[in-house]
Amino acid sequence: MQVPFPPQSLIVSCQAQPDSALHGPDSMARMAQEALRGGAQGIRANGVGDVAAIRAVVDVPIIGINKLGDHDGVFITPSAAAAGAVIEAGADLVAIDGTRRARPDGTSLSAQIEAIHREYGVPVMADVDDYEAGLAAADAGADLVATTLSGYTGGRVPVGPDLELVARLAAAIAVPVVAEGRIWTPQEARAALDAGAHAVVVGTAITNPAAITGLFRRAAA
Ligand SMILES: CC(=O)N[C@H](C=O)[C@@H](O)[C@H](O)[C@H](O)COP(=O)(O)O
Repeated sequence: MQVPFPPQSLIVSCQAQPDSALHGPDSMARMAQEALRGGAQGIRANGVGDVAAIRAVVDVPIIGINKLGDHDGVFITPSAAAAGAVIEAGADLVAIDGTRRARPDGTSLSAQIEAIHREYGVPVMADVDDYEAGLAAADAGADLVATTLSGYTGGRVPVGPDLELVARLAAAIAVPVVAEGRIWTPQEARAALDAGAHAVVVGTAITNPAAITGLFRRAAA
């Protein structure tokens, strides 16, 4: 299925947790507009409310996710129905959990991808945690494979973005690889593209002022 991002794209993840003063569709729509002013070529956003509000003000592709449940198991768009909700809100493609963990409704990754393709006709990005999951996700029909969950499923936590995973997957699979997770600097984004990423997704370092402030505060302390 056609991937709506040209090579070397910068996608900005606009998400704010409930404890943030920026939580909510209005703030995230403004954040997305500012990311576009800076040159973002795509937006990643969570939930029906945020996706709909962002869709109303931007015309670049939106990667929708629908985080459900707690963060212990599969929580990023865990079902085809969860994907459908954000697609109907305006997402152009969806990202889903692409790890090899059991999904809450017992379906396989390939069945979820197949259902999204059949019912909604949009590309699917698989958020994976390791190399084997990336290979399996490509085999299962994912249109893009992203390194989003590397370091978040109990294994080794890389320092910075998982460039090794980006490079290994880019050399092994035919679909575009997206570098996502812990990209904090333009140099790291560049390194991810040089490692073979088709696109990079940057979240916290652009859209989370409290986390950015904390970095400066710790440096100053
Ligand atoms: C593990 C997980 O839940 N990742 C989430 C996925 O949507 C977001 O919380 C991240 O902010 C996003 O992946 C971008 O990464 P970073 O914020 O590190 O640039």
